[in-house]
Amino acid sequence: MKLTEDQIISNLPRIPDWQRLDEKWIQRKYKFGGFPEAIQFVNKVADLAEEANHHPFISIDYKVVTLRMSSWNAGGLTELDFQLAEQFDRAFNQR
Ligand SMILES: C[C@H](O)[C@H](O)[C@H]1CNC2=NC(N)=NC(=O)C2=N1
Repeated sequence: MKLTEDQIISNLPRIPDWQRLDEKWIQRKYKFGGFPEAIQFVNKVADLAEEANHHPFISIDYKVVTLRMSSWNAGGLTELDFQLAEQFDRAFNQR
């Protein structure tokens, strides 16, 4: 279910390194020491996304991986977007 604006604002502190792009999108850039590390992270993201059946837009620019989340089914941000963002951050921190 799509979150209200108030719900979005109160959930943003869960993912302090993510940026609110607009009404429907949150984004984070992850920087790595090299391309192989970036790809390893993308593979982990892919596993988590597939497990949850919730998939980020992924862009890979050499050592920088950008993830963008939204729930197009719901037409905006949902709890699942925040849950996945937290899981991606955890995977990044546990490398
Ligand atoms: C049919 C399938 O369940 C949907 O397309 C899922 C797949 N992954 C998804 N991922 C994201 N981020 N948002 C969605 O709305 C979404 N919908």
